[in-house]
Amino acid sequence: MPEVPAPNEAVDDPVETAQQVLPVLVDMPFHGALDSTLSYLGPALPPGSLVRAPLGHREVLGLVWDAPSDDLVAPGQTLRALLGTLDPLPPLPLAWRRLVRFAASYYQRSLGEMALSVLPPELRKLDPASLTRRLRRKGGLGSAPAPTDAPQTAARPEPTEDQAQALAQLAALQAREPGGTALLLGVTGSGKTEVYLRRAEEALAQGRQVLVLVPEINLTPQLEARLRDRFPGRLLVTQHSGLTPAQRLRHWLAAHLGQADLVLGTRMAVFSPLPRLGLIVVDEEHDASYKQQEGARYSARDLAVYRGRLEGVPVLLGSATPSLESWRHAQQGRYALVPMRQRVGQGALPQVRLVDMTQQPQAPRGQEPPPLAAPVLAALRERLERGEQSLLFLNRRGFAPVLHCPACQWKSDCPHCSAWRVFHKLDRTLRCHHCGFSDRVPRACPSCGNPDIQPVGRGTERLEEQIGQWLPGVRVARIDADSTRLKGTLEQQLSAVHAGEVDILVGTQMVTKGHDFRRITLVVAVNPDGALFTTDFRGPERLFATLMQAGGRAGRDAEAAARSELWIQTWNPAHALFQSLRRHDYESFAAAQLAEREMAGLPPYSHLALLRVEARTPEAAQDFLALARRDAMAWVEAQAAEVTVYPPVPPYLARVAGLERRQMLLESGSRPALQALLRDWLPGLRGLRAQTPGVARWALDVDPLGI
Ligand SMILES: Nc1ncnc2c1ncn2[C@@H]1O[C@H](COP(=O)(O)OP(=O)(O)OP(=O)(O)O)[C@@H](O)[C@H]1O
Ligand SMILES: [Zn+2]
Repeated sequence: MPEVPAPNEAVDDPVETAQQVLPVLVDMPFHGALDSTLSYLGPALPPGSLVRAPLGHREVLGLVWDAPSDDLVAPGQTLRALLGTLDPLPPLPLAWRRLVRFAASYYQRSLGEMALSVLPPELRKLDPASLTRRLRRKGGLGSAPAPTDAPQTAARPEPTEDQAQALAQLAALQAREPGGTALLLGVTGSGKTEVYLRRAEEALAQGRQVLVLVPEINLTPQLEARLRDRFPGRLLVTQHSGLTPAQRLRHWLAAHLGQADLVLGTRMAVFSPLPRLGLIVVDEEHDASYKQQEGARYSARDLAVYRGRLEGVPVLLGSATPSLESWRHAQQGRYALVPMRQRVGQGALPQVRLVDMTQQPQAPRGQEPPPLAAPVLAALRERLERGEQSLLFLNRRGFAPVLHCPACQWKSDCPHCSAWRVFHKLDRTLRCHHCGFSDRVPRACPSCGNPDIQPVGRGTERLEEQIGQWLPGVRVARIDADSTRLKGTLEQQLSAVHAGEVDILVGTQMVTKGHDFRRITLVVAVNPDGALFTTDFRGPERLFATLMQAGGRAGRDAEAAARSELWIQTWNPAHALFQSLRRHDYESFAAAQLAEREMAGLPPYSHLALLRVEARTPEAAQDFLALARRDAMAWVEAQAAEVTVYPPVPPYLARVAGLERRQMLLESGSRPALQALLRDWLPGLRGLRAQTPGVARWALDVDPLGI
């Protein structure tokens, strides 16, 4: 275990050292040209050093940057002196700075914003003295368990044939191309985690650090437990938004100082400085959570691949349903494809059964059809009799998505958004899931006074209630963003499921991810059709991944695998997506999707950037984008570049929280051409905003996920 570097006593040294001009980054989003630094006077400090700098009347955290070639001081400019240096800390390494530089330029943010926004916020509060105290404090790593002296590895299972083959392939790849990326295509329950663990073990044995990225850490506490179990003598720290600022800083310091052996985190963790990095794992690489949706909109998966190449460290992307981007890279040989097609213990994948809802008996006039078709109910009863568990997947929380008055046609719309407010029966509220606006459910129709207003459609709350009515005595648990709002409740509910205290689990997408449920033999997708027909071209890709993942929760115990089933209630049973799903055939689905994308010139066959704007009026939003489009088209013409600048359109939700939204898509077959346009075009957009005062904010999203 490397020692904590001794605090640099020079901080307190009263002897003046020669002052130098230093280029320093501070957190200023739109400061002049995109990558300019500010110049300060200070002691000779290497790039990557953290400093305290005066900025206007404030004192801020700054980062000494690599000196640009041109002069740092304009003629006649007087420089301010730095206020202190955090030099008990080693400078952020070159590899980290190069990663940040790439991310800033690729995602079109200022260097200062990019660099400072990925550091733990708590660093901003530290002066050199308190930092030194923190580093000296024994056991200063808080919630992280102290590592023992002798690193050890707990008992581990013999690899299956698939795992052994995958491991051999990965070792060969690493020998051939140390910074290469491998795509581990493993069906659900094939034991991908075991492959991660074995690879991690190898890197740790060589004295290296391991970075493991997961989409959402709180949803899958199991992976953290498995890592801790397997490597009891190693220090594992986490990086995610659920940590307190102090914890996040402690964990970050442990990574940066080389004390932590394993860093497990969400997308932000891709920026952890790791002096001994030896392996990067990205679990469920297709998951949309890897894309940051505000500020610097980076893709942690894509940055992980870049970082691996940069640092000569292998990157392992794992999924049962890879993103089509990664899949195409694998097809082209840019990523090594490592398949695992068998479940552990030769367990079968669940049998997929399509329930044709058009063939179900009609509900009596004026009544809503029951949420579950008769054969599905029968399958549920069968599980109950056998003492097995079932999972009902419905991706809609609340009781009903809308309340409706049959007399005057009033609907529970949100006054601030172009959306309905959802009826939550438990706390009797109407809640907008977009802006949060919420109030009590009215006793009668607010428009005509009719006391008989009715819920339309069904969310998880209502499904839970109805299951209880149909199958009296059944033990139902519901897991969604509402039922798990309180800290610790998700863990409690999950352990109740694992302990067999629940017969039927009702849940949103939250329960489809990564859980290793052992007693579930039936999964029902209650109403998945909506996602077939969204305006977003990635809708089918997401639905396929979600259903495969949901189905993957069934039959994980090899003994029960043969009778495990995934039932899908659909009005479109002939849809090609369901036909591929029936055969668990990701590859045929991917091939069909890629053919469609290629025809339509969509990613991964083209590259996209989306300019989004929010304004107080539709006209202001439109005007801003019209001006932006004019400038972009002028550039395209002048450069004779192959970039298409589409006309502005309203997104699916055109109004949120009282602001009008519009967006404009730029598309090109050439990534460099699109990047060149963005680089030249963006600075002008700041000026355009001054011309359109109704604009509240705008943002550029490179490689957008939802359009
Ligand atoms: N070599 C092995 N021998 C015995 N059991 C194993 C082996 N490898 C994995 N398992 C067990 O098989 C189960 C499934 O493994 P794991 O959770 O890693 O699958 P996965 O591929 O990550 O699945 P998913 O994509 O559904 O999350 C786990 O309970 C794990 O402990
Ligand atoms: Zn709203």
